[in-house]
Parts: sequence; structure tokens; C-alpha cells
Amino acid sequence: MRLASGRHVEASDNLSTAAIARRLPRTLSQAARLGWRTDRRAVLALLACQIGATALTVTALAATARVLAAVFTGDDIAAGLRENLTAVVVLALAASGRYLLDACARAAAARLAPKAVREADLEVITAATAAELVAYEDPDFADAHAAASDGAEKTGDLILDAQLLTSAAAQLAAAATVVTVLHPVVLPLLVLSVVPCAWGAVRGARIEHAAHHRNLADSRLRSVFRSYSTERNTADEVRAGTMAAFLIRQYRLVSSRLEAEQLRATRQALMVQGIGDALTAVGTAATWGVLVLLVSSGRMELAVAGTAALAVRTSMAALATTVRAGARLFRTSLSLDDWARFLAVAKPWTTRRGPALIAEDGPQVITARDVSFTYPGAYRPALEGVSLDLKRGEVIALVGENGAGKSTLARILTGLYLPTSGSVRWDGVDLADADPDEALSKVALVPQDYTRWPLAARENITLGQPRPDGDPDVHAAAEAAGADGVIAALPHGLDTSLARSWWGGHDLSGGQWQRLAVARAFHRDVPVLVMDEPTAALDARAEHRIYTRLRALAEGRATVFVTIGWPTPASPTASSSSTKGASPRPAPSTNSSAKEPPRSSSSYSSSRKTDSPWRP
Ligand SMILES: Nc1ncnc2c1ncn2[C@@H]1O[C@H](COP(=O)(O)OP(=O)(O)OP(=O)(O)O)[C@@H](O)[C@H]1O
Repeated sequence: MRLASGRHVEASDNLSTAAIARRLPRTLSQAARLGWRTDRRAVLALLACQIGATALTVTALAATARVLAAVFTGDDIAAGLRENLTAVVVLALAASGRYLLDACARAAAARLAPKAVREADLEVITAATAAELVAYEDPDFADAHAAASDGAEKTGDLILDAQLLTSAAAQLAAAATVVTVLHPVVLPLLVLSVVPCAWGAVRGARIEHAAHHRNLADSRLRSVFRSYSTERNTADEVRAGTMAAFLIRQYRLVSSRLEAEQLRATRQALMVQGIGDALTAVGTAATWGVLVLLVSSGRMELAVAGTAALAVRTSMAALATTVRAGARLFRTSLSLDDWARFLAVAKPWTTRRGPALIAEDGPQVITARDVSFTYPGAYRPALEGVSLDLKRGEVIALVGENGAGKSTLARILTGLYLPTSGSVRWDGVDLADADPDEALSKVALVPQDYTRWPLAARENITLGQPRPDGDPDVHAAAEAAGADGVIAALPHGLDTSLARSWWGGHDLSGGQWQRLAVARAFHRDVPVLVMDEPTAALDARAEHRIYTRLRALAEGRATVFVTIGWPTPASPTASSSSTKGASPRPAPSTNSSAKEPPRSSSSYSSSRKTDSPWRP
């Protein structure tokens, strides 16, 4: 199995080194802004220490030159040192001060780094949660999101590397100044020897990063195989289905693809870096050769050559650190670029609908007209030409085969998805123009795949939004959903943690979880209630309880009930007293296909013949 790489990967592959280098300042300034937002004092301390350390490096090297001149030029070294005592003291103070300030700068960077990671990650979370729900159906969004999470993690490295780079670059600048003062020909040689090394390091980083991008889809696939093989949710099926060998084979297959791609990239990167290092070795040899030549031809005094040799060594060490830190910074900035890229990819998906508000006591009526919907990247619409009306106090049942579009329609009626064409209006307000937070605050949804929140039982029902009366309301909702017995059996009642993978966490059965999921919808005192197969995992008694309560619960609410209960044609049928007809596909709408007549909540329980009218 192979996942297609998305536009995101291709766009990254096409980025040239020059293009990325041009974007580097922007990426760095983004990191600086992040740092500034998270801890200004640490940023200021970092800057002050860095500037101070640079000034002290220059001072120390200038003092070094004077001390070395005293040592090499005079016959009496001790006398020379005594005469230049100030330079010796300055050298000692500047050198130790520089180490101190360097350590302070590193400490400030270390303090800043985790905060920057947190802030960058929060930006990813904010962008993801602000995006339209349908964005999650777009593979590019998913790939960009995966890459962004890595990128956010690297923000900390970026700050540490930036500190290291500026520190090394300051040392280099100071040493290079001294070398230039001693003899102007040495500096160009130094530069020539470092350029190939820098080129190799940067080019190698780009090759490896491009491979990382090509591997993104496979990396995700492998981690899915890994988690499906080992996680608790799937552990029983893995064993009962004797799937372990198959999953391990798939894991190996994807891993070998990943490793082959990685190996190819590493070979290329090593080759490029090797060429750069070899050229640098030639340049270094030339630098030393020129120094020897200058001394042997009498164009440079031995004392000056000694100082130059020291400065060249310092420069070389600083250059090596600068190149290493620069290459790492470059690689990190590529990851940070992924982070920034996700924010850019997510931006157009940001929910921006309009300021229209639904009346405080609304919606009284939900009207869908000619609604069609196609998932991003899908070849055919999931819904086509659906029209219906749903009033407060009515229950509408969406019935149809698997894949007929019931869940999609339910999400469109609540405004979770916007139709590709047609409109959904609440009291005449098009949901495409309505403030989504305000509209969704009027919706309670029991999704098909409800979440087992690793929280206390109370928060699993209130979703962190307790009603003014507190626990009595929680118990009332639990009672309506048949979850009161579940809570009563918990060791600490509503305070019991349901984070089953943690110590002290309590586990529930599938049906018990579903009762909680239904209770959470009942707890939300809102006018629109959507239940997507809410009784699939319930026993007959619990199902009966929900159905018998539904009438009371639907009182004053617009309720959508999704079920596959009836044997019906391939399209879902919307049944309610006011339904105009719903048909997700070209297939026709209709109530006529339903075995139960359309009805509203008021006629619902009285016309039932079985405990579950949806499953005759
Ligand atoms: N993320 C997606 N991307 C592309 N197509 C999708 C996506 N999700 C659903 N579909 C397609 O949309 C159609 C309707 O799906 P939907 O989940 O609404 O059906 P359903 O009637 O609720 O099915 P079920 O009874 O199995 O829950 C299906 O054909 C499905 O393949």
C-alpha cells in the first residue's frame, strides 16, 4: 500500500536552496516574534549577553595581539609582559567575562526554547481548531499538519542554534579582524577555505530535508500501522483476527521504503558534504602554506606569524562552529518553514462565515434547499439536491444504507459542513453568513464515533461547560440517557477519572461509553439536537429508555436522528412531518420508501409497535 504524496510535498521539493535562504530571515523573524511573545525578558537577556560577549571577544583578541607582540618581539619576555600588564589584565578579564556572558546567553536561550516550542505548538493547535471541519478531509491539510508538529518541536532548537551561531560568528569576526590587521592576504584564503564546507553542509541539509518530505506520507502510514498494532482499542481485533503477522509485514514493507529513500538521501548528502570538506582541506592547507611562504620569504616577521597562526586557528575553530551551527540552523529553519507553511495552508481554511446572528430563541425552523456536498478530492458528491424543513419540536429521522450520506447531511444541517451548493438557513439566516461559534453553541451532537475523553466522568458529560445548577443537571442528563447506573457504579461517582490508560483511570464498556455520549448531548441545553446512531452500542433496555425519553427531550428542540435501522434503498430518507424530501445522491428522496410513516416527535412514541421503532 502506498499513499500518494500531496501538493505539499511537491511544493517543498521544488524549493531551491536560494529560495529557502531568501526565506530564512522571515523564518528567523517569526522565531524572534515567538520568543518575544513568550518571554521578553529572556529575549532581552539573550541579546544583551550576546552583544556583551561579542564586545569582550574583540577586546580579548586585541589584547591578545598586544600580549603576543610583547612576547615575540622583546628579548626579555617577563619584562615585556610587565610593560603590557594592562593588556594582560584586560585579556584575562575579557576572556573570563566572555565565557560568563556566553554561559548566560546559553541559559537565556535554554529558558526561552521550551516556551517558544509551546507557543509554536499552540499556534498550530489554534490554526487547526479554527479551520473548517471539512479541512480535515483534505490530505494536504493533514500532511502539512503532520510536518508542522515536527516544525513546532524544532522551534526550541532554532533558538539554541541561533544563539550558537551568533556567538561563533562574533568570535569569527573578531579573529578575522585580527588576521586582516596582521596580513590582508590571509583573510581571503580563510574565506575561500570555509565556503565549500558551508556549501556542502547547507546542500546536504536540503537533500535530507527533501527526503524527509517525500517520506512524510509513508511516515504517517507507518505510525498508523504501529499504533493500530499496539494500541488497546485494536488489541482484541489484532489478536482475534490473527492480524499481527500481516501488520508487522506491512510495517516492515513501509519501513524498508522509508529506509531506502533515507539511505539514498544520506548517500547524496554525504557525497556533497565530502566534496565540500575536501575543498575546505585544500583551502586550509593553502592558508598554512601562504603563512609559511610569507615567513620564509621575509615578508612576515616570526612574531607576527605566531600571532597570525593563533588567530588563524581561532578563526578556523570559529568557522567550523559557525558552519556547523549555520547548517543546523538552516535545517531547523526548514522545519520551522513547515510550521509556518501549515499556518499558511490552514489560513484559507479558517472559518470565516459572517457576523449574522441567530435570534436568541432561534432557530425555530431549519430549512435546507437544494443542498449538495462533495468532499475535498472526492470524485462524486456525497449529497445532491436535498431539500427539507425541520421545525422546533419535530424529530426528523434520516434513514438509509451505509454511505448514503446521512452523517454528512446531519453535519450540514448543523453548520459543521457548509454545502458545496444550495443553502441551509436557520430562521432565514444562511449558515454560510452566520457566526459559526454562535450557531454551534445551539447544537448538541452525538457523533457516530464519539470520543472517550480521558477526563473525569463529570467533564465527560459537561464537556467542561457545567450548567448553573451544577451536578443535579449532570445527574438529570445521565438519567435521561440511562447513564445514571453507570455513574452510580463508579468508585468516586462523577469524580472518577475515565482516563483508562493512566493510573487510577476507570474503564467503561462500549455501551456505557455511548450512554455517556448521549448524556453529554442531553446536558447541553440547546435547541438543535443531532444524534448519529446513538443507540448502536446500547442494550435493549437502554435503547428503550432513550426512545421513550426522546419525546420529552425533543420537546422544543429540532431533533435529527440518524439510523440505518430500516431496510431502505440506497439513499437516506428524511422523515418528519414537514420534510420535503432528502436525497443525497441522484436517487430520489423519499418518505415513500420508508416503512414507517413520517412523523413528528408528538406522534412518535404513540405510533411505536416495538421498543425500537427504527428497528422493526
Ligand atoms: N472524508 C471523506 N472523503 C470523501 N468521501 C467521503 C468522506 N467521508 C464520507 N465520504 C463519502 O460520502 C458518502 C456519505 O458518507 P456518510 O458518512 O455521510 O454516509 P452515512 O449514510 O452516514 O453512512 P453510514 O450509515 O455508514 O454511517 C459516502 O459515499 C462516503 O464514501
